[in-house]
Amino acid sequence: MSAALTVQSVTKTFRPGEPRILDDITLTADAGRITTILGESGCGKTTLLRIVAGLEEPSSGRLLIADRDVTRLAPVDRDVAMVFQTFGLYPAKTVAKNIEFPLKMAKVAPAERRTRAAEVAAIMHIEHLMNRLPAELSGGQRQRVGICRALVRRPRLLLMDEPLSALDPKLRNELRTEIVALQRAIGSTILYVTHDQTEAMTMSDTVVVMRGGRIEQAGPPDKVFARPASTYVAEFLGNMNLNPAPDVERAGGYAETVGIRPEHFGLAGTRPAAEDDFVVSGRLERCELLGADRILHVRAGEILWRARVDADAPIGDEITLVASRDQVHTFDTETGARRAT
Ligand SMILES: Nc1ncnc2c1ncn2[C@@H]1O[C@H](COP(=O)(O)OP(=O)(O)OP(=O)(O)O)[C@@H](O)[C@H]1O
Repeated sequence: MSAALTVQSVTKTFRPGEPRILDDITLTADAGRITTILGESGCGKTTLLRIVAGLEEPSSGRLLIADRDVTRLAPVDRDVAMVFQTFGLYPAKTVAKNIEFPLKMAKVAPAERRTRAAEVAAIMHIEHLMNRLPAELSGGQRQRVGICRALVRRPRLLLMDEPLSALDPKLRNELRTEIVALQRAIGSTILYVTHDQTEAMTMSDTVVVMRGGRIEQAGPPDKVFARPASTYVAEFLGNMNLNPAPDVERAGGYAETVGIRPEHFGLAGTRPAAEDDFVVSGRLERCELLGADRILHVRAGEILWRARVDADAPIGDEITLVASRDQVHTFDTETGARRAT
């Protein structure tokens, strides 16, 4: 697969002597795919996106867009478009004129501008709003217009910085699906920044987990979820019980941490058992109803385990939880790094 974007050893320091905001970032975004940068607030996601867009200079490192070195090129010469969290529409222009604007700047003939604007508007379900002004739209509709405007020029690379974070959960859900549909229809490459793990899981072909200016792990979301490289990733993408491994107690503390996702636990006796199953027993301390299922909080001495099951039990009951061995992860307690398994 060809890379639409290659980031090579990019670092960024805003002020001399201060720590690096980005520390040796290397990644590729595959052509025609969605690559998501996932990380907590302040980890450097937006700075990285702004460097790719050319709005910020890297302190060192290189950027290639479709194998062309763009490190020193102005934003307009990079063939990228960007969608921000806030909408940034022209208030005095209709939806149609807003969407057509980048094509007008590129001197595309009026008839073709209209056809192409109508095309993207149809995919984003806003064709009936073409004659309205931005002030006459809801937040979700405005963001749809913003996305159409960014994509209408068919940029080689579309950068999206938390485009859905200002919207309510239901709209976010809808727009997630529509962005993926639009991307598949147009075939653009998207670099998408978010701190929302659901967005990263559902939309990306590749997810890049950032932490404190560094890449913690990158790969297809299902692979990262199934084999998190560290305790940090394990907890950031989904949930995971992280407890001292019971059988490797050493002088001076526990060398290993064992990780099991709550949904990978079952109640003993409700599933076929295997000899090497991971088994813990404890007292039911709390039961959280989620809807279809529950989180049981089971205490074994100092240690608390959470299990996501569709069963109920009285508080105080003795519960035995079982997980199959291939769902048990081990990490180095000190560094948090995954042990080779
Ligand atoms: N122009 C700047 N000058 C100095 N420091 C900056 C500048 N821009 C960003 N920073 C710092 O760089 C760090 C990373 O910021 P950045 O906006 O890239 O993080 P982020 O992961 O996108 O966070 P958020 O999700 O909150 O937007 C922060 O500590 C921020 O204060």
